[in-house]
Amino acid sequence: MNFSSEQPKIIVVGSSSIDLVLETEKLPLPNETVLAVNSDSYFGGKGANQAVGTSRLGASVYFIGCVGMDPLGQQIMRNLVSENVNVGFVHETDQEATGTAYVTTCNGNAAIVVVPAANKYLNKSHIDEADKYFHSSDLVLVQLEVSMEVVEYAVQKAKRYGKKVGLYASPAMRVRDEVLASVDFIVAKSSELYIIFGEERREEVLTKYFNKVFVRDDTNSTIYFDGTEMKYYRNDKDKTVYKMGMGDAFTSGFAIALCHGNTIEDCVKFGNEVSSRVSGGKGSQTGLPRISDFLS
Ligand SMILES: OC[C@H]1O[C@H](O)[C@H](O)[C@@H]1O
Repeated sequence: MNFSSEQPKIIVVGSSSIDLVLETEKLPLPNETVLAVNSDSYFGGKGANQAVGTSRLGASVYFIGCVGMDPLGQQIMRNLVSENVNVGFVHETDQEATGTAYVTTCNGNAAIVVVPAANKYLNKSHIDEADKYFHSSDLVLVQLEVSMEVVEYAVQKAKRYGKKVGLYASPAMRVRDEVLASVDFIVAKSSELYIIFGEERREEVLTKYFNKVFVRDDTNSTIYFDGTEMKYYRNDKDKTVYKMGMGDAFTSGFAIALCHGNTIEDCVKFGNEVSSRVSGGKGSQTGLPRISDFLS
């Protein structure tokens, strides 16, 4: 993994939320009541997680998102500022409260329910306001917790300016083929390929989108097709099991490595390295590493 002397310029378009994380000894089944052994709140939302992830890894980051006019929205703003993320394009709406997510975790597994709320109010004009920053950015990151219309509009704008685009296709939903074709890399979960691509067979998806679709599973491993063979990457020493926020962390690491001109293989390795540090039960952003952790 090489770090060039240029600071990557990244725009993240997406959600922000406050995550209420409940730790339990078993995940509740339908109609079942269980007791939490711990509960706490953390900063989250896939967009904000990736903004913080890439900022900690040394990028200059603009986050385009929407929060409510409430104390949670203010907390999110302050957190982003403290993480050196530019919040000039974080909008406030009086239509809805700030987004929240309700997370039940047990032995590394997590069940997440997201309440988009204010995140739904991000619109195309918000993307247009940041036009000149799209023009000067290196890479744009999107996920699927804001409206698909906004995601598609941001992708179109970035591609019009010849920028790289990364899509973390979560929460899983069908993405139009034109969008899949125009982004540069897509991070997806193995179990969700059918929903996103309309194709169930992992090999079909990976072969069609070689060097472009990176399939993640719950053991922090990544699979992709390099045009010749299937590549499976997992650090042998890494005993990581699923932790909340891993996908955002992988996407952040991959994006940073790509901006620094690394090979796809090195982008995958760096993404895995970054995602293995996420703390999960302590929130999606807590364990995200800093660039200083990698420069010795
Ligand atoms: O990807 C992890 C995130 O998903 C949900 O959006 C939660 O906010 C959590 O932080």
